[in-house]
Amino acid sequence: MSSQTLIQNVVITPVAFHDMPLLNSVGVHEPFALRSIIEIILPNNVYGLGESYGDSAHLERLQRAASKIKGLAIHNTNAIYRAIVDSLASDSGAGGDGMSGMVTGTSTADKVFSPFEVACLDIQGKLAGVPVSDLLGGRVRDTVQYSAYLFYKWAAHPGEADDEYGAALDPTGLLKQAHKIIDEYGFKAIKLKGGVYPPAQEVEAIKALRTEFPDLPLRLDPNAAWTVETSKWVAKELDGIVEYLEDPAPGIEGMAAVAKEANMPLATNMAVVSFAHLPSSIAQDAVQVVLSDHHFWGGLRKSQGLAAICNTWGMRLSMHSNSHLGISLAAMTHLASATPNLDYACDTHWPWKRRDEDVIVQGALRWHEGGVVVPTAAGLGVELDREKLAKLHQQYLDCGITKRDDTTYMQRFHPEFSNKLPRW
Ligand SMILES: O=C([O-])C(=O)C[C@H](O)[C@@H](O)C(=O)[O-]
Ligand SMILES: [Mg+2]
Repeated sequence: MSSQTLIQNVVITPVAFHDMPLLNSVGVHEPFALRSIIEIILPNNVYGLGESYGDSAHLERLQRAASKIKGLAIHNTNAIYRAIVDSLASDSGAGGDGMSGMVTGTSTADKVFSPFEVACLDIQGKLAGVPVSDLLGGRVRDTVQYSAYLFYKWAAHPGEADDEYGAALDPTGLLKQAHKIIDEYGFKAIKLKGGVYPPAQEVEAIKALRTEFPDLPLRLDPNAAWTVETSKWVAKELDGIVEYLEDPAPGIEGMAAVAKEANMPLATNMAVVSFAHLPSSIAQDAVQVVLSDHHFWGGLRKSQGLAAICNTWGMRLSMHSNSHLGISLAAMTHLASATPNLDYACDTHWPWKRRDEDVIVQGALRWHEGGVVVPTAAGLGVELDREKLAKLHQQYLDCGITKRDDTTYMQRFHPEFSNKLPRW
């Protein structure tokens, strides 16, 4: 093994980028979203990139892991995983991870390992002169489709001028938002983030979207805001209208009870979020679509392991996202391009960030008719823009947010708000 492929240094930079006041079942997005940018550096200065959550507890774990993987070979991700598990030996897994309590029960080791694995694959691709999709088996599609991810939202963060999307608090506002996003990106599927208003209002919104966009597949995701009974009612109302219903009720048992009566597939990024959840979910046929997310399923290769399990057990695959930057979008795109059964349009929060706010050199990721063209340059195909990285790091230091907390931010303006779920 060449000493040139041993990890010499790891740099983790927390960054913050502007986010819009998007509503969900636990509150509202704060003015800034946090991320961590991971660089793994070899002795010859070749570097690989990863991106992950930016909450302080997660950052601390990333730093601890980073100190344990120096000197390991970038091709030996099994050894890197073991070192990371060791670094977490006395860690209870407590503290925020960047999902504001919406996604719980993920594997801490898989979350911490993920950006390091992506950075190793980026370097491996660079050294071999092939894109990451080739390391994952080769791309089966040249463009990865994403969905128009609609949110109920305020016109602006309190005290600020209206943002470019303005308010979406009813079907009219959502239709306007859908047109703007679809005109700009060409998306061919629509997801509505629900769990904000009483279910009948959200059903009405989906029906309005169906009338306005008769040919586009639709999805509704209330993030477990409904009881089993309410979920069954919604499932009847939206029978034949949505391609899947995402996390209507909490937990594997709740989803299983809804699935018994719902005619459409049920999807999840809440009930089944780690390998440990799969046996019981499969035994009960609780979910029919797993929303993979390499950030918490342990990286790109483990996500492909999940894909194989889904294939074996007759479940389909889609992809979940949180607010993210370009390194994550590149990784998501390579993964989906090389995973044949990840064939629903993937989720992305991309349209909600400012176009020019990123840490990568612009131009590497190209949107085309609702999808991202899979980069063919070596590695992930994206490079760091160090000036922008420094700017977003300064923004992190200045913004005063160290942990995503949609609930507390909502309560600042609506003290009566409770994040207790299910709500209806
Ligand atoms: O599909 C999902 O559940 C999500 O995308 C979770 C996210 O945290 C979303 O609800 C958000 O950003 O508000
Ligand atoms: Mg979801």
